[in-house]
Order: sequence, then structure tokens, then C-alpha cells
Amino acid sequence: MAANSPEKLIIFDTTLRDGEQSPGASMTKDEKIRIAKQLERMKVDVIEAGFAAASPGDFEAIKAIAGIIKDSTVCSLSRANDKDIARAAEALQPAERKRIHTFLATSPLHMEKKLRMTPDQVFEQARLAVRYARKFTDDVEFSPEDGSRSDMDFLCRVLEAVIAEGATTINFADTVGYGVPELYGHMLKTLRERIPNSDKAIWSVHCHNDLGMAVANSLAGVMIGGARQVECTINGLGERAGNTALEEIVMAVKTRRDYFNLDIGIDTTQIVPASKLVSQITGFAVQPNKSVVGANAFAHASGIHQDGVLKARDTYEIMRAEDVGWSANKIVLGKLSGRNAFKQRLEELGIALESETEVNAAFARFKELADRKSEIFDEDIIALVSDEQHSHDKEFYRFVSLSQHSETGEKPSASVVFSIDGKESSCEAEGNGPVDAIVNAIETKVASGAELLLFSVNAITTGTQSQGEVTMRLSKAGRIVNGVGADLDIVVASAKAYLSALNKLHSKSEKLNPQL
Ligand SMILES: CC(=O)SCCNC(=O)CCNC(=O)[C@H](O)C(C)(C)COP(=O)(O)OP(=O)(O)OC[C@H]1O[C@@H](n2cnc3c(N)ncnc32)[C@H](O)[C@@H]1OP(=O)(O)O
Ligand SMILES: CC(C)C(=O)C(=O)O
Repeated sequence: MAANSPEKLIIFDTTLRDGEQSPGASMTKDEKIRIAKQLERMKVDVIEAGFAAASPGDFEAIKAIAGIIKDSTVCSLSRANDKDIARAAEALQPAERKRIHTFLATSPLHMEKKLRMTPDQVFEQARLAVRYARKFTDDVEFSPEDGSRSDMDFLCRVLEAVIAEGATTINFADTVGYGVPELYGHMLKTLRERIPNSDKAIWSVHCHNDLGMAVANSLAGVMIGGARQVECTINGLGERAGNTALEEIVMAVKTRRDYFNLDIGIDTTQIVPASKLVSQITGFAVQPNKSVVGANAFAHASGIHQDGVLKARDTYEIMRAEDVGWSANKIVLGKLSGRNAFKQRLEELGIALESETEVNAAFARFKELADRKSEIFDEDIIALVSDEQHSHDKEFYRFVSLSQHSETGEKPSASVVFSIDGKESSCEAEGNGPVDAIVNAIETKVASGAELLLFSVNAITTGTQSQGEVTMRLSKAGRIVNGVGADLDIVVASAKAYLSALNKLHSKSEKLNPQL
């Protein structure tokens, strides 16, 4: 390679694994597949699809993703034991390119208090795990969990041994977000300098955001430490305060190529669609002032800035909104728009509907909405397409209609019509508020016994004509699910969200109410 020619920075997305570890962000198999397809469209190098040994559902999701994704490597996490590794290998079996990612904690605290193992036992188990994983694939990643709080001599010993066993990627984990950029970067540099076979592996960073430094730590790991893989998630989703945000890493390295001098394979125009999809599926709203993907990231409110931008955009913009997937909104969609304009917008948003029938159904819903709302924004389209895709998931409960009455000084009441396994049913109840009345009405029929953990309403666009997107998070018997519903009427959106969550809790083998 010519001197100074840029090296590649591998983007390893773990939205479907570490992202899913955010309390309340659990995803169904179909939701994971939709996100995985979007990640592939965005050209991420590695998709960590889940933790195969965690549950049969996660196993099935990884297997399905492994069978569908062709252009990215598909990865499963596994503990450092034969059972987890074999399960990961089995789930990844259909993948064209597969990676097993095994990990074991190396910090004194984790070894003694959590694993209850001696350093020598950890050393041996890490080696054996990598040796076993290599039987299934030649792409094996090892992470010393809580690496940034580990003893350097011990880390050198373990990492040299796992590289000798065939680990091809070493992921220096800042598991609890304890790192400080300069220190973290130098720890990585020291490891690479001290470990004799360090050049046989690609070095990676995986940083958590407990102190808000995940992106800074990751970039220090790249620049000071020489890491050539960054582990990250869409919108920075992840355990506790989250992970390194993919969109921030990618745009920092691209925008400041003069400094980083690294190549990235990401199609950045797919970033905003990915962000919206993940937010919509998990119910985790993106804050307006979030870098790159927040609604205000390219908005200018003050006169001097507006004047500058009108004269030359780069006075106040270091990136172009179109380059990260904010649409330039050339064509305004409304009730007079035709199928071609609608299809073109779907394409721009990175939404690939599988068949012409699906496009037609989505188009019909678009026309219905356009009759009620003068201008249809991208967010409306994402919401209606996502509703459309949900309706293909064989809904057991399906919203039909409702009427609701609220008057000052009176208890709100609601009657709801919805179908249960195709049979229409109506119910009514009172509540402490309109949404409470609706939930009570539905519960008179379903009797799910689920606990409502979260109820949130987001205006999808601006103004009083905006559709409301409601997320309801329900918990039952240890399972937590999110239901999302969108409508111009937020009470209807709430009923749809509640039924969508009930659908996720429902399964044929384990009915919510065996009487139904
Ligand atoms: C830093 C991270 O993000 S790591 C990934 C975290 N993600 C998850 O934990 C999500 C998926 N996890 C799960 O579904 C479950 O925890 C399972 C299926 C993996 C294990 O479930 P259980 O067998 O019931 O064990 P439980 O979760 O209670 O405890 C974890 C066990 O794994 C051990 N363990 C923890 N890390 C590792 C590791 N890397 N390698 C081997 N064993 C490990 C613990 O010491 C504990 O062992 P013990 O039961 O002998 O005390
Ligand atoms: C499994 C590892 C990489 C992890 O998620 C962490 O340490 O945070």
C-alpha cells in the first residue's frame, strides 16, 4: 500500500445486540430483520445480530438475518463457553460471511466478584473459547470485557494468547464508560506495542456512554491507539446510557478526513432513514438537538445564521443535510400525488417494500391520510409503511374504530371496536383519562394482565395537523414489548399502539387470555 494511502475503518453495528440491551428496546424477529436490511443498505461492514444463546427468539432472529443478509458479515455474541459458541455457530450457519464474537471479563473486579474465577482460569477459558470458535469460522472476535479497568500485564498475557489461538479481531471494551479519551487511546496503543503478535489481529473499540464520552473515546482509540474497527449503534442506543453513536463516528471521520485520513464504506444517505427506523421500532425518540440525526441538526433559527446560510451554506453547516439522508423535499406529497412520486419517495427513504401488492396497500393508506392532512412528510410515510408492514405480521388483535367522550367535570368514556383473530368485537369502559378509558375498554375483552410501563406521544411532524405517534411499553411475565401506533387522532393512535403491543405479547401457544 502506498505511504499515506487511507486505511479502512470497519464499522461494526451492534444495534441489534447491545442496542437491544437498552431497557425497553427489545425487538421482534421481524423488526430485527427490517433493521438488518437497512444496515446492509447503509453498507455497514459487520452486523452483530444478537446473542444466540440468550433466547430461542434471538437465535431465530440471528438465523433469519444470516440467511437474508449478503453484503455484510453477520455476527453473534457468545459467552466464553462451548455451549454458547456452538449455539452462535448454529444460528450463523446460513450466513455467507459469519463472525463469532466471544468475550470474557478481565478486570480484577469482574473476575473476582462476578465470574468468581482466578486470573489463570480466565486466561485458560479465553484461549479455549477462541480455539473452539475457530472450529466454526475463521472470523473470530474476542473482547476482554471491562478491558479499560483491567491490569495491563494481565491483558497483554490474555490477548497475546487469544491471538495465538486465532482471534482475528480484538475488541478493547470500555464496558462501563470509565475511559477518558487520551488514557483509553494510550492503553490501546500500549497493548498493540507490547503484544508481540498484535499485528495478526484487527483492533477494535467498544465504548459506552456513561460519562458522555463514548464517541470521543472511540475516536481516541482510533487515532492514538490504532484501532481499525469501531463498534457502534444507531442513535447511540445501548445498555444504560448507550453506546457510541454510529452516525457521529461516521460523519466525524468523513467530515474531518483531513485529520483522520481513513476510508469508510458507509452510504451516509441511509443514516437518517436508519435513525428513524430504529427510533420508530424501539419507541426511543431522538432528541431534536442530537448530532446528525436530530430534527434541529440542520435547522437555523437566528437571523445572523439564516443570513449566512442563505449567502453560503458552509458558513454554518459543516455537512450537507442531503448527505446524511435528510431529504431535500423536492416534491411535496399530498392527495394529488401519484404512485410514481410515492414510490420515488419510498426509494429515497431507503424503504424497500417487497411486492407491488405491498406498495399498492401502502399507497392506498397514503391517499387515505392525504385526504385528512394537506401535506405528507417523510415521517408520515415511514409511520404508515411501518403500520402496513405490521399488518402483515398476522395481527391477532386489529383496530377497527372507536368513539370517545370527554367533558370537563365528567369521567371520560370510550367504546372500541377491534377484531380478535378476525372476529369483530366491541367493548366500552370509563377511565381516568381518554387513553385510560380506551385501555380499560380493550382490557374488558382481552384481560391480558399486562403492566403499562411507558406511554409516550410524539408529534411526527410539526403543527396541529401532525400525526401523533404513540408508543406503549407493556410488560408481562418478564417480557417487555413496545407497541407503536400512528394517527392524526392521538386517541386512535393510542388504541393502535396498545393493540400492537398486545399482538407482540400474544402467541398462539401462550394466549393472553385462554378464554378467547
Ligand atoms: C457487557 C455485555 O454487554 S455482555 C452481554 C450482556 N448481554 C446479556 O446478558 C443478554 C443475554 N443474556 C442472557 O440471556 C442470559 O444472561 C444468559 C442466557 C446468557 C445466561 O443466563 P443464565 O444461565 O441464567 O445465567 P445468568 O444470566 O443468571 O448469569 C450469568 C452467568 O454467566 C457467567 N458469565 C458471565 N460472563 C461470561 C462469559 N463471558 N463467559 C462465560 N461465562 C460468563 C456468569 O459468571 C454467570 O455464571 P453463574 O451462573 O455460574 O454464576
Ligand atoms: C461484549 C462486550 C463487547 C460488551 O458489550 C461490553 O463490554 O460492553
